[in-house]
Amino acid sequence: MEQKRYALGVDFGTLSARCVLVEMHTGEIAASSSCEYPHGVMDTALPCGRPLPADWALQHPQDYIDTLAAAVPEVLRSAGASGTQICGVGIDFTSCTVLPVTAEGTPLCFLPEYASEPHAYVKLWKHHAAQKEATRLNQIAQERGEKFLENYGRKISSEWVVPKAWQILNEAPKLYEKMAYFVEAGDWIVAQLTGRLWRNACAAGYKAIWSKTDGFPSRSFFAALDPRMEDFAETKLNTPILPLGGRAGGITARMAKLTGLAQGTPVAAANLDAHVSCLGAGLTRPGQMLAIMGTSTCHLVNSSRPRPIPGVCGIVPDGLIPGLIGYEAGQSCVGDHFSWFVKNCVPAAYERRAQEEGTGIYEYLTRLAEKKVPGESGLIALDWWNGNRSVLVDGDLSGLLLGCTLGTKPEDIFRALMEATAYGTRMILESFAAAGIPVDEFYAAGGIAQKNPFMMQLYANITGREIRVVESAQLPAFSAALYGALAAGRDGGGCAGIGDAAQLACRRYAIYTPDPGAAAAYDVLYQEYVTLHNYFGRGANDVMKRLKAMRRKGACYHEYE
Ligand SMILES: Nc1ncnc2c1ncn2[C@@H]1O[C@H](COP(=O)(O)OP(=O)(O)O)[C@@H](O)[C@H]1O
Ligand SMILES: O=C(CO)[C@@H](O)[C@@H](O)COP(=O)(O)O
Repeated sequence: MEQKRYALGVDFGTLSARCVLVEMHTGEIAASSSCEYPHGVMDTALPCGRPLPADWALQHPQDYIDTLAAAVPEVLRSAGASGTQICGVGIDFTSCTVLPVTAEGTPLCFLPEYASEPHAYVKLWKHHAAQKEATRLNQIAQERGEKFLENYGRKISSEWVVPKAWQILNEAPKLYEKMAYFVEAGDWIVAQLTGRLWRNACAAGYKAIWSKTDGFPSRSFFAALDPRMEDFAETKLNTPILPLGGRAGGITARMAKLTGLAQGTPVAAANLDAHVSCLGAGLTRPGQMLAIMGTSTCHLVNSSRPRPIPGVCGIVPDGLIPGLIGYEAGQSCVGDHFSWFVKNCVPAAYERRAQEEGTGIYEYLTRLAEKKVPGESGLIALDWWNGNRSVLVDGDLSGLLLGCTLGTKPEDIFRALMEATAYGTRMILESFAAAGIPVDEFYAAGGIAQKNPFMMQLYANITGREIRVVESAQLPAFSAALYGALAAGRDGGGCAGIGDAAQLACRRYAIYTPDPGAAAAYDVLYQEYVTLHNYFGRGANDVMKRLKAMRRKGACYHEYE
């Protein structure tokens, strides 16, 4: 049999897909490619022009196929590799990114009769228009004393499966009936690659209220939401569960033709774009937290003990690494703050000066921001431009920027937003400490950790911890490739098990240690953040929710005259 030299990994992020070929003997990335989604994030209108309400975030599933068809042949070409040299394929995807499909797995938005129906498209993980359903679900679950709440920090997020499905039922009941399955986009991509539709145990555990011991919630729970949902789990979620590292099947002839991979190449169960990275970073022990910092941030840590933590996103046995209990917390908006700021608030003069200096606008703003000392801008922000995922689990909260004067500069605001995301991470770390889940080491990866050393230094100064940035340019895609090698197995030229695959992990780090002076100043500023966090986030003043309600109604002043 020809030497299987590589494993292929594809990381489907929020804005683009990244593909890597990993050399099996060295664990090095032999080649990489990326491809942006042609429709990006659809948050204002459908391709047909139909406008979308506030807090919607959709994607087009055809984009995922198109990026595969572009990125995989490109990575084979640049490595001079043939498809027959690939031992296995692994993919990871953002989550909970879900779509309604027919029994054959066809997305409903592909059907002409649904092309202009927003609910027929992919609901991206950051879709926050199901908050009403999430709030009602949590009330019902708490009234019923549902045990599963303990595994989700006592509140199910509007970003997860059940609120999103309930919103479809409430707003498009005919489409809900037409929907055979409600699937994770990662599982849908694996079904396109192999012809088989599974539900990966990781996403089921963290996003669909499934547990290995108890399965999905009861029929009576779903009926309490809406009598029409009584059989929701038995019908719309009824695809077989595939554990982490499991083999989903082999590349079909159609996909071999589209991608250049060899027909029959083993494909691993889909994984989540943050969770997948624990293996690739070699973080297989309790107490090692990994923050995947991109559009959002996911904070992941393993423990040998189950402990309830308010505001945690999910507590799932075997969720991150088999044999351990995987905890997930997160911030639904990190890089998105900076993307929003650059798109809406930066003067053209700054763009021009960045171009003249031959640097990117993020790098230009960062360089101006890092000249200041902690507190010099007089600003503080709450990092809730897209709601709060942990520790408040409330998509109806919104951002706050305090302290602006006529002297406030764009770089002051940019820095305040970076600091606010670090305060949010410190809040999460403190919630784990208070719950007795130790976090002994803190690692970071993802686009921001790779691109912004100053921000990583801020995180060290604000959390008071050493930050180890994993030096893998594409950690999620790299890790997904290791799962592809696991699906192949030793006899297939891949890896025999998790321990074997972890031998290939990336253990090179850029280390950031706290500056004592800055850390002392940030201890004071962080207390101001906590005061604002608790005042606006815990019910003392629900002005943020009132304002969002007005925005949703499209209210304007004259209606209140
Ligand atoms: N130099 C930078 N500093 C801070 N944020 C950045 C920088 N460059 C890009 N970003 C942000 O990183 C996010 C993209 O993160 P990345 O991990 O590449 O993608 P994804 O979130 O799709 O996985 C965007 O929200 C963008 O605003
Ligand atoms: O929520 C999860 C995983 O649980 C992420 O997929 C989601 O936050 C999106 O991640 P990115 O910021 O796009 O990397």
